[in-house]
Formats: sequence, C-alpha cells, structure tokens
Amino acid sequence: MIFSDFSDFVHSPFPVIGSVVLAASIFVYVLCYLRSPLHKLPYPPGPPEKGLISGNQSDLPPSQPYLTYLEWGKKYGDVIHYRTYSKHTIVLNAYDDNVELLDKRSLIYSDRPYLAMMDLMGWLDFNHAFMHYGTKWRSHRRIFQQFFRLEVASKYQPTQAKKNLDLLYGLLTTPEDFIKHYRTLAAAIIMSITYGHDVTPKNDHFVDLAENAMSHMSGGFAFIDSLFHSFPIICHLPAFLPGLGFKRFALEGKRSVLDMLNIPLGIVQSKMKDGTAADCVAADLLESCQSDEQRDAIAGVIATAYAAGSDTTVSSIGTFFHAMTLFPDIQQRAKQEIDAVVGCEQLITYKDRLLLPYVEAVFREILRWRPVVPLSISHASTSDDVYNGYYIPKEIVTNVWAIAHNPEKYPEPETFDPSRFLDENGHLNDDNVGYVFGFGRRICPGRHLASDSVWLTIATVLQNFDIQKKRDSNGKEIPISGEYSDGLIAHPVPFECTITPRSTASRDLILEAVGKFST
Ligand code: HEM
Repeated sequence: MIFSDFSDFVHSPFPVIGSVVLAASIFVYVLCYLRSPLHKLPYPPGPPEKGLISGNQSDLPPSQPYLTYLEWGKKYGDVIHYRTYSKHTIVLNAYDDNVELLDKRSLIYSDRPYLAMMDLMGWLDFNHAFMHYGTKWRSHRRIFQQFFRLEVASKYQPTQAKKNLDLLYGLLTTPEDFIKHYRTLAAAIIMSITYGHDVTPKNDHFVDLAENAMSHMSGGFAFIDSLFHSFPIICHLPAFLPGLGFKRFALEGKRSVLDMLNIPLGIVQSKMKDGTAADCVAADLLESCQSDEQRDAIAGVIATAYAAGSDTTVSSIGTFFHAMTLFPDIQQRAKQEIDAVVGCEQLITYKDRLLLPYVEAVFREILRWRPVVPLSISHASTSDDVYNGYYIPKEIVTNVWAIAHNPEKYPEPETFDPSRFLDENGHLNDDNVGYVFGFGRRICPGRHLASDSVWLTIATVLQNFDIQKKRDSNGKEIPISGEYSDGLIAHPVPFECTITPRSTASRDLILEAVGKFST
C-alpha cells in the first residue's frame, strides 16, 4: 500500500505507527520552530502555511506543481519558500537566481536531497543523478563524462544515424505505430552505445530489464519521502509490518534494479570472453576493470545512461510529433528551408545542421515549449546560505517550466513560435535554451548526445514526411487533447496523427538508405 497523504498514513491498518507518527509530528514541529532562531533571517516569501504540522502539504497540487509554483511566483516573487512537515523547499522560478545559486555557488549547491524510496530501491547506490555530492558521485560522473562529453559524443553520430534510419523505415511501413518507433529509437541508441546491443522492437531483454526496474520509480513518492525526512525511524521498521507496504514495494523494486545492473553487463562480459563483444562503452570499461568495486561502478554508470537518457529523448521527440501535428504552418516553413538548402536527393546528415537555422529553431522551441523535465532534478545545499537577505534551506527546485514560460523573455510563451530564436536576418540568436538541461555541476552530461539524437530525427522526419491531424470516417479532423503526463519527465499523452511520405522520392530515399545499411 502506498500512502498519498498524511491522513491515509495515520489511519492506516497500523494504528501504533499512526499514533507514533502523530506524536512525533508534534515533536518535530516544535523542534523545527525551536531551532529557527539558528537561522535568524527569514525564509523567502511563500504561501501561508495551512497546517500547523503539515505546513503547505495541502497547498501542493496532485499534478503539474510547476504551474502552481509559477502562480505562487506572481504573488510572492521569483524565489519561493514552502514547508511540508519538517522539510523546507525553495523554488527558483527565474533563470538569474538559478545562475546565482546553482552555477556561481556550485561549491555548496551541488548536492541532491535524500530520496528515501529511491534509496530503499537501491537507486542511490548506483545512479549518480540522485547520488549525494561527494567522492562516489565525482568518480561516476567522471567515467560518464569520459564517454559523453562534447568531443566524444560526435563519435556516436553514425550509430544515431543508423538507428534513426530504422525510425524512418518504421514511419514508412507502419506509421500508426509512430510512438512505438520513437521509443525504440531512443532505447536503441543508448543500448547500442553502452552495451553494443541491437534492440529488437518487441520484447527486448535488455530494454525489459531496464523498464521493469524503472517502472518501480514511477509512483509519486513525495509524501512518503517527506515522512521519511521527518521520521527517519520508519526506515528501520521491518517491511512485513502492516502499513509498511511501500517498504515491501521498494524491496521488490531493488531486485529488479540488481537484475538491470548485472544481467546485461554479464552478457557483455561473456561476449568479451568469446571475442564477440561489439565496440561499446561497457566493453571499453570492462577491459581495464580490476576489482568488484570498479565493476559495480561500471554497471551503475551504464545503467544510468539508459535511465536518464532514454525517456528524456522519447519525451522531446514526442513533443516534436505533437507540435508538428498541431502547427502545420511551422512544419511547412521548416520544410521550405530544407527544400531550399538541402533538397530531397540525399538524407540530411549532421553536416547540414549549421545550414538549417529554422530547423534548429524548431528544435529549441520544442525543448522550451514543453520542457522534458519541468522541475529539473532538485539540488540541495551542503551548508547554510543566505541569498538576498533570506535564509536558504537545503532543497532547491529549479522551475524549468517557469524559466521557459517567462513572458518577458518569451512573449506569449504558450505560442509555439520557433522564430523567437531568430534575429531579423534569420540568424540564430544566442539563446540555446541550455537551462532545460539544468545548472551548475549537476548539469545534464548527456545533453550533447541528446541534442544530436533529437535534432537528426526532427530534420529527417521533416525532410521526408508530412505529419497531419488524423481524420475520422467522416473526414473530420480528430482533435488532440494537448495534455501532458505528470512525473519527473513529461510526455504528451498518446495521440494519433497521420504520417505520410512527402513524395515517392522520399520513399525511395529511405528504402535505398535502408538497403545500403543492411548490405
Ligand atoms: C532532451 C533530453 C534531455 C534533457 C532535457 C535532460 C535534462 C536533464 C536535467 C534537467 C538534469 C538535471 C540537471 C541538474 O540537476 O541541474 C539532467 C541530469 C542528468 N542527465 Fe539528462 N537530459 C536529457 C538527456 C539525457 C541523456 C541522453 C543522458 C545520457 C546519455 C542524460 C544523462 C543525465 C545524467 C547522468 C544526469 C545526472 C547528472 C548529475 O546528477 O550529475 N540526459 N538531465
């Protein structure tokens, strides 16, 4: 059983825990306030607390909190504070404040808040995206950067082009499965680079292992995490006790995490022994691996690449199809640029990227309009700090959505308008929307790979396909809801569209390229 709020927990079938929690709540609340003179300065402004013990818990919306934070920002300013039980959170709605704290003071703002459920499931041991700032994080991040930094990422472009061609072929043959095709694309790129594994579109063993482990993470654990934060003793209670179903759920999740970490790497190791391993990150790292500790780090870094890199890529390509279905004029303008500059005789390659500013602007607008990770991943500070006269507690949330929808920077922010990234001469301006990848020392290390993957898909799909709203049997356009899923990564809710090749030339181009690659 997973609890969604405090009253669920207190009224759980385990009344002893309920009462202990209630008593401890009062204690924590009192302690909280007794300790507050320590921070003589006030917290930044924020919504008034409704609950004596729970603080602003009831103010938090069940979904899309970034929109609520944006509204709070209009009332209380760009730096907002709120409290849930004993946990204090700061939300940064403005770009400049993120730069001031997370970039310029990165020495103290590079930690992550403790995520109890993720820890119970084993994610904090191996996934450096959630790890505390320190020696282990540094060593994992260093290994990661070795394979994904700008100068190295371009080495994967041939793999990305090959997998992208599979997507184009899928769109040609079974366009109605476009969502499945782009999901396969994202998984195939990462699995090929990391394990040298060629993903099959259905029932792929490697993908299933990773998705199974990740499916345990998708629950909303914010409430349980804040309980753990206030009452760490819960961590030590045995999982079999009634009312602690979330602990049993977490332990089950941990088993799937271990499978995800060990099975694919074991397969690469055996292939290395019989000399059939493909050139890949795992083989490269295992070559010089000398201890179990190093093997664990390799397993962790590689699994992190899939966990952090697959669904994020899926989200942005999903937004591309979504936006192109909704905004045919923009699609048309991008095609005009492609036709004028590159034409349709050859598939677009990375060499064409600088020649296509409007397509680049479409890419940027996709990342801005519907940010993939609307609230980034929270940072935490390792020591007390003061900013603009306010005391800043541990957890810092970057509201990427608010930055991307700031009307002063982006007039009519809800309008999908790539030309906001072009000057009057049609040249790209210097806003590369880098903030969608985070800030400071925790900035996304996979951003170069992501940019290459997403851009190539955008450019080649625009070059060769028309994307339109689907029509019903009466020829009426089927509307698209425009809704997005909730959670760390936002996806357009599944929708239908019609995808057709732009011409026979486009069709032949793809078929010819597939033939070339398969020889
Ligand atoms: C459009 C695609 C992507 C977006 C929008 C995105 C965005 C982000 C964001 C916002 C963060 C948190 C940064 C912060 O804490 O300040 C992050 C972290 C991370 N991303 Fe990405 N990401 C994308 C693709 C990828 C890919 C393809 C990979 C792997 C190949 C990847 C690997 C990571 C890792 C490992 C972290 C954790 C970094 C750390 O904590 O040190 N991401 N990403």
